[in-house]
Amino acid sequence: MRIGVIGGGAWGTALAQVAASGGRDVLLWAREGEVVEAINAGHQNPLFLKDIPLSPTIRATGDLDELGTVDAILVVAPAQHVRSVLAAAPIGSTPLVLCAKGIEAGTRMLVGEVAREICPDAPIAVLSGPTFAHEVARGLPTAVTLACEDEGLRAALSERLASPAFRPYASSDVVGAEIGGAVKNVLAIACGVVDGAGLGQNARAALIARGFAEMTRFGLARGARAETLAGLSGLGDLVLTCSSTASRNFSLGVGLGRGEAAADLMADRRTVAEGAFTAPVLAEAAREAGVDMPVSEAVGRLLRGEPVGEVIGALLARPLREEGV
Ligand SMILES: NC(=O)c1ccc[n+]([C@@H]2O[C@H](COP(=O)([O-])OP(=O)(O)OC[C@H]3O[C@@H](n4cnc5c(N)ncnc54)[C@H](O)[C@@H]3O)[C@@H](O)[C@H]2O)c1
Ligand SMILES: O=P(O)(O)OC[C@H](O)CO
Repeated sequence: MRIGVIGGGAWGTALAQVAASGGRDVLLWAREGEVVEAINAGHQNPLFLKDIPLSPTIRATGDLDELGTVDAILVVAPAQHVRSVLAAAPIGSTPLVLCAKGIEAGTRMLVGEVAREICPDAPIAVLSGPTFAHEVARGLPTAVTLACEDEGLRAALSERLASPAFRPYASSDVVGAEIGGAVKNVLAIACGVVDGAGLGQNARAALIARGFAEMTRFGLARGARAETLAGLSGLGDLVLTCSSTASRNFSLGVGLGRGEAAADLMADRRTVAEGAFTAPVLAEAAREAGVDMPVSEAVGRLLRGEPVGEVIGALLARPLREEGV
């Protein structure tokens, strides 16, 4: 199975490295000419994944048409750009493995729904989980959820991508795998706010637990299975990104918690903090589904520029309630 990758950011590059293990050929499409050149000439990606030597069997291209020759494509563009890159690529019936974590603004579609609309003949899988790109690219042990309704394709993709350091766990719950990854980014911002505002470790643990309850409420309302949300792509990724400044979403939250303006924190950034785009559309989708998501709503208010003290105060002043989902 010859693998192509759409997206030469940190995660696309790390996944190309995974797919190239054992010296297999991989074709990676990158938007930036300097990334294409650096990968082909020097086997590195200094823009998005500095100081990590890449496999020489990864070849980069700036021409999406070249992906017409591969057997499966890992789609690793940011969620808000998946529609435009898929529309421009020669997908046909080539299987797509969706690796972006987010919900499309405007349409409120999960990335899988976008892919089905643009590429109706392509089988869809989702790869998601606790995966800092720089660790994966260095070959440190990592486990992910690989979700696909087609059992045969799921097995073939798992086998193709697996190595002792990269363990896909198979699932048929595509929606569940997507929702965990999209919602955890918003909750990671919230945990960063706790850190930046100096609210302590108890508050962070409370946010992870209550955030997981709201991820579960939303997921169940959208047809996800509870065990998927409690697995690698949900709780696993939530724990990772709510605990580390290596998370771009957590780091954005730290700035918000210190009272810095969202616009300043987002200005001129080359890398993506998906939660900032997902938070407003998640709040809309939750309201539409009749699901209460107070933590995600609070993140949306902070991103709109409301004062951090007021937003935290309102969250803590909510009526007491029973525990549970
Ligand atoms: N970095 C990680 O550790 C990691 C791990 C798992 C999942 N992800 C997810 O992977 C996706 C990609 O993130 P990343 O970390 O690889 O990106 P990145 O932050 O490293 O780089 C930004 C990417 O956005 C692309 N981009 C910017 N504008 C674009 C446009 N108009 N059209 C198409 N592409 C555009 C750039 O080319 C680049 O590939 C995100 O959904 C992210 O949540 C990231
Ligand atoms: O840096 P973040 O916050 O985008 O997180 C990266 C991955 O999603 C972690 O699994």
